[in-house]
Amino acid sequence: MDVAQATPATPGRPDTETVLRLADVTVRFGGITAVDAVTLDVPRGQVVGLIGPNGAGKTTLLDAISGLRTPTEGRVALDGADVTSRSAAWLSRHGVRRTFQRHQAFGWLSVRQNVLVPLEWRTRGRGLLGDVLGLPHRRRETAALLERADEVIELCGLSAVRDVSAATLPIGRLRLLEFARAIVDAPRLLLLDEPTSGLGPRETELLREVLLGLVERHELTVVLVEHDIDFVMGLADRIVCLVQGSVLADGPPAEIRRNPEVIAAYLGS
Ligand SMILES: Nc1ncnc2c1ncn2[C@@H]1O[C@H](COP(=O)(O)OP(=O)(O)OP(=O)(O)O)[C@@H](O)[C@H]1O
Repeated sequence: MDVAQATPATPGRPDTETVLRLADVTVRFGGITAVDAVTLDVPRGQVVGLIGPNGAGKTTLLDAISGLRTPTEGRVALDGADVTSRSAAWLSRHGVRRTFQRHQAFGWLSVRQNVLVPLEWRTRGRGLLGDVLGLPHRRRETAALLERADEVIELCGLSAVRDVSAATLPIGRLRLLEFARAIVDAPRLLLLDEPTSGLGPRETELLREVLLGLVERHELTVVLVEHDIDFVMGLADRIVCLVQGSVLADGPPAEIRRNPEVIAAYLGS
């Protein structure tokens, strides 16, 4: 599906513009500095793989970008606007979408209803989900959005379980559902936290293909935290290695794989 065509994230902006800018972002938990003065620019259409050992600060950095945590110091800018103190809800409404290490699907809703949630949120007050749930006279005006939801469901290999309650799905399908929900309304910035965790080999391959397809069409700007090194190296344009909250290395995947400091701190021989 052409997500960008359906709802352009940032109409009229050239591909080279910086979507995300982190300037000296620091997050402390009491005496622990989880993220230590991280400075990073992510241009539109780029996939940045964020790697590093357990406890390096990767998830905390995603939290700071997505508004779940306000940085102790430093600034976060989205398309040039300072969003450092914006809430997660505000950022989500403005196109920053996030998946989590633990899935966040609504168990009592079907797969389709889950995918419709962001569209409902976006069309605030129009009652899209209510239409789907039981108000037939309003269904016609929501047909395009339903079609978009179904396209994404198909893209993510979930058509067979479209009307199944999310609570009954195995973990791999739940992760794919969360991913479907994150991409359904053309995110301006997509933050993925260990998206292959819980996926079987076929599901991992499906996710890789879907992401590659979206990325190749320049539909997504992504920050991807991932421990599956082959997955992240195969997808990312650029790898940033965090160690103890700081950027140890930042460069193309092939260069990072050979970097002796990254090998010593994380990749191993
Ligand atoms: N809510 C919190 N309160 C206190 N310390 C925290 C909190 N969240 C994270 N930390 C600490 O911050 C540091 C960074 O944690 P974070 O989860 O961001 O690392 P990570 O790189 O995502 O690790 P992993 O790969 O294991 O998910 C760790 O030392 C962690 O214990």
